[in-house]
Amino acid sequence: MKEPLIKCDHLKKAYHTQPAVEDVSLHVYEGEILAVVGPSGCGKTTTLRLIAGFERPERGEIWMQGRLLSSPDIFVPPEKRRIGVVFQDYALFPHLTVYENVAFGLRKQPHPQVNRQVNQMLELVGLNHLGKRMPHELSGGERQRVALARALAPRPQVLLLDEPFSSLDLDLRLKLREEVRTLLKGMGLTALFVTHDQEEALYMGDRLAIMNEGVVQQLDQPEVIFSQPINPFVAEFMGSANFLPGRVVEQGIETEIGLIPQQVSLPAGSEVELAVRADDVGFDLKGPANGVILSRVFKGVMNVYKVRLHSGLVLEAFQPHYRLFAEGQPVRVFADAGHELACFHNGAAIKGDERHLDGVTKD
Ligand SMILES: Nc1ncnc2c1ncn2[C@@H]1O[C@H](COP(=O)(O)OP(=O)(O)OP(=O)(O)O)[C@@H](O)[C@H]1O
Repeated sequence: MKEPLIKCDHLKKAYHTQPAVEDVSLHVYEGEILAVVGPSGCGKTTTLRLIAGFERPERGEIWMQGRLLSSPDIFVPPEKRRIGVVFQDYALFPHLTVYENVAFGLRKQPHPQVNRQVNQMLELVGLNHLGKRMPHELSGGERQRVALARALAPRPQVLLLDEPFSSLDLDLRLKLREEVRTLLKGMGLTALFVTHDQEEALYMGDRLAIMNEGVVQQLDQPEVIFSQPINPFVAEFMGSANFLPGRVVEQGIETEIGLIPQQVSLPAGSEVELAVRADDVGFDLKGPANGVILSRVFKGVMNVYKVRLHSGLVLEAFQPHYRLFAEGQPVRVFADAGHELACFHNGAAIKGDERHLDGVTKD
């Protein structure tokens, strides 16, 4: 089993008795990008600050390549960690040129080496022609590229990026994240990338750590998190618009939109909730209606409908751009997933590997 390059065990950090990080455990393998994602205030930045060494944990440990960096008793200072940071508000030194900013962390090295290294970094981020400019003479995207070059110049083993593109407009953000991912992968650098945007996390992360209220809720590959969320929070955060109540029966799960033939390791009669995304829900005019069209939003390639079931539950459903239904139209709503739906019982997932066909739970 491969050893992680970075390992955080049960980190806790409070500000003025208010916990920002409650219990964070995560690990990152060499060459991997771990995207840390969660809603505002869930403790993402604090986690990165603990790893960088800008904060000390009250509990827990941070290990890097088998070396203890942080614990309540041991503390390796940030400059001895070989960890680079690009924070959203990690301003460049305004009185230094682009070149001097990038050279800042290399002051202890001989001049020719610094020169070579800075030029190499500026070239890497495509800014070698702007070395003499001052930060205020740069665009937002160029400034973030300089911040990246500055963080990379001392050749860190790990790079921490905290919402590095959030102050940029959408076009530039998409362009820069592609550039940065390609660059990190090209260098084989290990990175933690913080964002509150699920889509950005799916794009950047080899694996994702989903955080809420100071705790890592789930850490896994994007596809696994998307299809097998561990709890309703993760399901909702990753885009499940609706939760559909159901009851376990012999043939599957009985719901208001019909029998969903998927079996779970729970006794018949157990109450469950199914996470249904808009692409899991279909409707037509072919059978007895169990719902009515509430609204339609045209999104170009598709229509996003809201349909209200007789119980009052509202589900979202995609339809192709050419399928137009009027508001108030009664429709037959059904599950149209083509895969097993994430299923929860008492707030916890009934996992795929616990699912079974014969009433016996797998070991
Ligand atoms: N220096 C500080 N002093 C006091 N409270 C703080 C400090 N830094 C963060 N907090 C609080 O700790 C909690 C976690 O903050 P943190 O910045 O780690 O969250 P986040 O997930 O990065 O949020 P965002 O996505 O909004 O940046 C928040 O409630 C925040 O208000």
